[in-house]
Amino acid sequence: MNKGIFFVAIDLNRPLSEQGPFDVVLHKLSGKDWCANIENFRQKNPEVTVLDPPFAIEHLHNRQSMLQDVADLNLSDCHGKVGVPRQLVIKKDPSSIPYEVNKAGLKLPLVAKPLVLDGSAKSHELFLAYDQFSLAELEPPLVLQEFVNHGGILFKVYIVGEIIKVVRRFSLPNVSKRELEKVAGVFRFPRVSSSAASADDADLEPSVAEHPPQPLLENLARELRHRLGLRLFNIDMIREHGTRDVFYVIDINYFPGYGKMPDYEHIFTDFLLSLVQSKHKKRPAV
Ligand SMILES: Nc1ncnc2c1ncn2[C@@H]1O[C@H](COP(=O)(O)OP(=O)(O)OP(=O)(O)O)[C@@H](O)[C@H]1O
Ligand SMILES: [Mg+2]
Repeated sequence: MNKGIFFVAIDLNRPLSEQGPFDVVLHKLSGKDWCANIENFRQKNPEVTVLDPPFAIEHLHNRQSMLQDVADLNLSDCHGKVGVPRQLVIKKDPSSIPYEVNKAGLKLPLVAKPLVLDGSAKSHELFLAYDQFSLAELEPPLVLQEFVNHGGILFKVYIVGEIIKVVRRFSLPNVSKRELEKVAGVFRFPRVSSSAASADDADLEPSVAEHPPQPLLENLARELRHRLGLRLFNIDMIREHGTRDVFYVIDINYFPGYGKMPDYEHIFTDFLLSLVQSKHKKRPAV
């Protein structure tokens, strides 16, 4: 590889259509051993910059470890609170679910998500459960997460190095107490966030539409960049309905579909240029 060409450690488990222009370089490195392949490549080509280490990307392929760093943060300052919904991991034995849910005191409804994200459509099959007994029909390993009413709007927070961009997307509507009393069962729901049109221009209630406060996002992004050891990712965040400043992170994705991030061409160019500059600065003068 020529000097000065960067390669970006992209997430090879996501469809190429959702990735950026760099996949050309890494497309050959696929399959189960992608982590080892990149490590190998890095050792043989020490001049190549690996933006994000494969082991840090792997951390996001498990829905439990993915949110652990946010849970540990306990971010609550004057700009609002950020946490993760209460959740429970079920590794095996689905018949134990009703008991485990009661024991953990989780409130219904619950979102059931496959624990491991392996790039398959199945690992994105999500269910909404109105009672804990129906959950015994599902196949562990699973994460059971409290559903947080959020007015049907989700904030996608894109991170590219130091840059943060937020867009609104439509999400699942609130579940009312009445609905919860009347309905039982477990229902599969479609992949709302990836298919949903942007909600940036929709006519929304201001209390739902208002973006999370910038200082809060800056704090969160700085901490996560540091703790996850990643520079290219996105955070899916919701605001608890009826509050102004209580937020939950429900998902973190590596190298998301940046095509939907406004101004991505400039942001990426600036990001790559800043890497070139910092690499040159670090070189000893001759
Ligand atoms: N705890 C929750 N409370 C409320 N809504 C939720 C919760 N978890 C997930 N959702 C809804 O389900 C959608 C998908 O959830 P999540 O992002 O965790 O799964 P995913 O498999 O990564 O899906 P995608 O690839 O579409 O992002 C969210 O965008 C949101 O609309
Ligand atoms: Mg998601």
